[in-house]
Amino acid sequence: MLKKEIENLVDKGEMLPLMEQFYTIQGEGHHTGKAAYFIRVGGCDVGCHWCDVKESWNPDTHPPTHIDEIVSQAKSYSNTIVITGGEPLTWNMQPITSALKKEGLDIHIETSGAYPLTGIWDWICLSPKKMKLPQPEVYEKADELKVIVFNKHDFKFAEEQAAKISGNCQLYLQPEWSVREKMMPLIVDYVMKNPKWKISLQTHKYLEIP
Ligand SMILES: C[S@@+](CC[C@H](N)C(=O)[O-])C[C@H]1O[C@@H](n2cnc3c(N)ncnc32)[C@H](O)[C@@H]1O
Ligand SMILES: Nc1nc2[nH]cc(C(=O)O)c2c(=O)[nH]1
Ligand code: SF4
Ligand SMILES: [Mg+2]
Repeated sequence: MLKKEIENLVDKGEMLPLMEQFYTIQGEGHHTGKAAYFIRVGGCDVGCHWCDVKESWNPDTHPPTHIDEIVSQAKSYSNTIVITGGEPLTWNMQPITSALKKEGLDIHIETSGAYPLTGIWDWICLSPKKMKLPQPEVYEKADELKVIVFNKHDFKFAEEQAAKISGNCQLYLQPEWSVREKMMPLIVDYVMKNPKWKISLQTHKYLEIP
């Protein structure tokens, strides 16, 4: 296929720069413990210094892959699909989510919300970042707000973000992995004093699974 044709299909969301896809257990947030098929789409310019998948950032290092190919793999593994990245909302998510919906699958997204919300979602996990705050419609539609706690200032940021979401959104504080031992006691204390929050741990890292 010509480079121009591929670029055109990527623009429309018919092809996506695919970093990896894998069947595992959702390790974080509300659906922790649930078997799910992960689709990791490359491309992110948010720039979190502690990001645990920096290899995802440059979309040019991930092959443009037709969504039909991604969906046919996904449906053979699980009824629950998690689209993550990179930042999936960098791309038009309408085509891939409608194709997954046609197969009757439950579709979840892991997003910073930094770009406009495209696609059809059964579950939206919003993990806001200070450098590029979420778009208003992502705050409205989020089912879960998962704030990463790297230092003590992040509790204030978490409350500011919680003030922007809709009523029945679940609230999670998740320690940044490299400082988990230092931050966990503060998070435990915070959640006991502010029980609208729950703790989310990256359980897949403790389990040493993908
Ligand atoms: C790699 S991101 C990809 C999806 C999207 N770009 C986002 O940030 O939500 C997936 C999840 O991992 C979280 N995350 C990334 N690096 C982390 C780290 N070092 N410690 C804890 N959580 C991390 C993100 O905040 C997000 O909730
Ligand atoms: N097991 C597992 N659960 C996860 N939940 C969110 C992840 C992500 O990187 O988006 C992730 C991941 O990479 N692995
Ligand atoms: S927004 Fe997500 S993928 Fe992008 S740098 Fe931050 S954690 Fe990594
Ligand atoms: Mg991860």
